[in-house]
Amino acid sequence: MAAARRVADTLFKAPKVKHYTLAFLLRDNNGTKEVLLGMKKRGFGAGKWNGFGGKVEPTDATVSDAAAREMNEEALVTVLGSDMEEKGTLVFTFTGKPEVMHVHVFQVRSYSGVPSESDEMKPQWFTYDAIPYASMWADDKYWLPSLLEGKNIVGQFDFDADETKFYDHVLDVTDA
Ligand SMILES: Nc1[nH]c(=O)nc2c1ncn2[C@H]1C[C@H](O)[C@@H](COP(=O)(O)OP(=O)(O)OP(=O)(O)O)O1
Repeated sequence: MAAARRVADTLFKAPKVKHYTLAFLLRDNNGTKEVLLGMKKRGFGAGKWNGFGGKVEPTDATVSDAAAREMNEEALVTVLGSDMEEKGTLVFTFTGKPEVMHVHVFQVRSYSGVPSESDEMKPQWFTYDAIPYASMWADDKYWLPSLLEGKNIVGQFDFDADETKFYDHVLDVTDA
């Protein structure tokens, strides 16, 4: 559990930690497993495919509720916080930025409605063999395959100031 210790130390030492959610909606489409990703239209990570999420707000009762709220806002589906399954933690640091991102990662299978384009995200279902890693954050190909296999993850990725590549990382993958 080397990554978990490193993550704990990073969070302990960081002058400022901001909490975010990142959630993946999963479905079985006539026997084919698919994951919903969204093309981020604005803000941090614009132009990349990603899971759905954002900052945890003081008005969110729980981090799971925050994850559900963000998915509802960004993919225009109805998801309950109680259906969010916690899958792990990712910590991102950026050279020259004292603030550390603490990302709470979830998966969810239970939802109602049809995913639709919002101001922030354009959603699309992807089969597991067609995930667009080249158009995602550089770290995603390191941990998303394990997540889609049902594993839990804990990791830290230390990015350069320009946010395009990381110079160091640790990752623990464990059976759920
Ligand atoms: N390196 C990375 N790899 C990744 O897969 N997701 C990342 C990432 N760095 C950040 N994210 C995710 C976490 C979170 O879901 C999102 C960033 O949140 P946003 O900038 O969308 O939050 P905001 O608070 O601006 O959004 P709202 O709360 O919707 O206004 O990007």
